Amino acid sequence: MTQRDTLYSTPRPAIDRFAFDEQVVDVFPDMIQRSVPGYATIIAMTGILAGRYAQPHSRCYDLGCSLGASSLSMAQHIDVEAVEIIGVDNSPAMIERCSERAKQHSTPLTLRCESIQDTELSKASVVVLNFTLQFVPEADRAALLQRIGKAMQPGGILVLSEKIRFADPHLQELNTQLHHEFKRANGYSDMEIAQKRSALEQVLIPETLDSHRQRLKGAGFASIDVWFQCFNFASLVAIK
Ligand SMILES: Nc1ncnc2c1ncn2[C@@H]1O[C@H](C[S@+](CC[C@H]([NH3+])C(=O)[O-])CC(=O)[O-])[C@@H](O)[C@H]1O
Ligand SMILES: O=C(O)C(=O)Cc1ccccc1
Repeated sequence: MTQRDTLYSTPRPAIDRFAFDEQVVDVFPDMIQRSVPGYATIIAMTGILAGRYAQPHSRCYDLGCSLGASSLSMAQHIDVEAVEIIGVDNSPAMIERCSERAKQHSTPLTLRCESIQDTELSKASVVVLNFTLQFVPEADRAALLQRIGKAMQPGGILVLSEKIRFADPHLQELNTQLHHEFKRANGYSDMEIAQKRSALEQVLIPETLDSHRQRLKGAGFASIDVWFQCFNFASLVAIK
């Protein structure tokens, strides 16, 4: 059963840094659906892309898998032989709940409770980073992307979905406001939006689409496209 997200609905004297703990796990599907424009589309299309690009006898990685939404979507669409789907997350609460969900769906997933910065990567035909790179320290992002690029087989793809920022201050302000209006339309109050925003301030660090493109090029990806964008949320595909 998924519960409604009311975590930030009452005033708090002080706002702790946002963490993926037990409390968040209980409301996560509702929270992400009501907070990220296009989330359901991105998850569904991740499955479709994986179905097209997964190679026989290869691995598909879901880095920062949370409750396994992208892994389950990939599993639904992949029909080549001997593909291992590997979900990685460093939140024990997320991995535990993800494992229960995989069992409910009778979907074989390999789950690892560890940092995506250390996890072993090899023989990859599909790598998914859906709203996870934004939580990795900025200084460590290039090294992770390099490792992903090296682990990827020719013709493999990376799906990278992120909250983004805009170099143009006017567009930054406009898209931030539009995102807040999206959250209001989904039932969050101004106080909930403000308290969550301050919890995320030092934790979720968005970058511009140009920074993402440059880093992907540097990591050896030949073709790069923004296939989805709504306000300050975007998803890219990068093909090796
Ligand atoms: N260094 C790290 N190593 C491993 N996991 C990490 C790390 N940093 C953060 N995480 C994990 O990355 C996930 C990010 S949520 C992904 C949603 C999912 N992809 C979805 O499409 O449903 C996105 C969001 O909440 O905005 C959390 O589960 C963290 O524990
Ligand atoms: O809620 C927000 O404002 C976001 O930027 C997205 C989000 C969704 C779920 C957990 C953390 C951040």
